Amino acid sequence: NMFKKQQQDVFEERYLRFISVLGKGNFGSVDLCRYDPWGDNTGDLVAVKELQSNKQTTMADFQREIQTISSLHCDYIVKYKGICYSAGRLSTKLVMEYLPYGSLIGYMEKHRQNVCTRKLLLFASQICKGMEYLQSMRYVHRDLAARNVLVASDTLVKIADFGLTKIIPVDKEYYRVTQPGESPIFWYAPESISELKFSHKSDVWSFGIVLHELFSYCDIIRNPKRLCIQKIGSYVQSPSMAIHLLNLLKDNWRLPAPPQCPPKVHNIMIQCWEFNSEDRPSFSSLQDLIENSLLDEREGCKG
Ligand SMILES: CCCn1cc(-c2nc(Nc3ccc(C(=O)NC)cc3)nc3[nH]ccc23)cn1
Repeated sequence: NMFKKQQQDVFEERYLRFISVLGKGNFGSVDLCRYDPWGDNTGDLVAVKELQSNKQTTMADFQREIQTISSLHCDYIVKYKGICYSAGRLSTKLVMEYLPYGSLIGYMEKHRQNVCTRKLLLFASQICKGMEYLQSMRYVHRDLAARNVLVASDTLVKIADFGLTKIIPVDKEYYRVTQPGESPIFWYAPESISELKFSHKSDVWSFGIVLHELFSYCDIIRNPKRLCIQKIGSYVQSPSMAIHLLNLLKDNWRLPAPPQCPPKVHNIMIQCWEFNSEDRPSFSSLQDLIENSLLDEREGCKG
């Protein structure tokens, strides 16, 4: 019943023991904690997200994020464990499963040597499956990027941040935001830059950028933001940066293929980056394109 479900979800703050900071963002911070009611260190390690005082996201946004993540049940999306009402219920904390291998970016830096093309495609197909599931729930992520993908094991990655996720209204194909906020424009589809329109097809554009990040091994010198700024010119300041980027995309400039990237994989990125949203593949057809590229990769993986 409803009460029982809620009961499992509530973590008591007094048993939540802070260990370290796992990540920070414009939302607040994610901490590693041990939930240890017995006080003997036998409790579980959990990842706890809390709103920071400098918060750019409001409490309402955070509540919506909690609502979102608690409604998602997918192997390729980080699991919701519950909530913790903080002192005097001033702020709620979101408790999630702890993914020991950390961010995809950190993982690539550390394990680049034994991550072969097949493994990159395995990670890509898992992110694609997570996005396919999200779409089936009528959610638009709006912030799909390697920085928001975490590594659960050497063979499993999960989508890990739903701070900007919105539900598409039933009578519409897209979600229009009011204020741009901290926009990661280098991951944005053209219609998101120019009209703040977000849809499953704008998530597909971002997926193409994530594919580029994967096949660049999340290398900071090949980071989408850096490559775009190199092209535009670092003297350009932020508001007109968006206009410059939009014009580049209109002139059919796209991120260059990463070094040693298989042509078939670069071709998938190019399809994700079709200017007109309806010309982009769906996540289900992306799944087939990725599987098809996997078949071409005979070379065995060490890992
Ligand atoms: C995505 C942006 C917000 N964010 C979420 C998390 C997060 N991290 C981790 N594990 C993690 C992280 C870092 C490291 C590390 O070694 N770092 C040097 C090791 C393990 N598990 C998580 N479960 C749910 C969220 C979450 C971190 N930042």
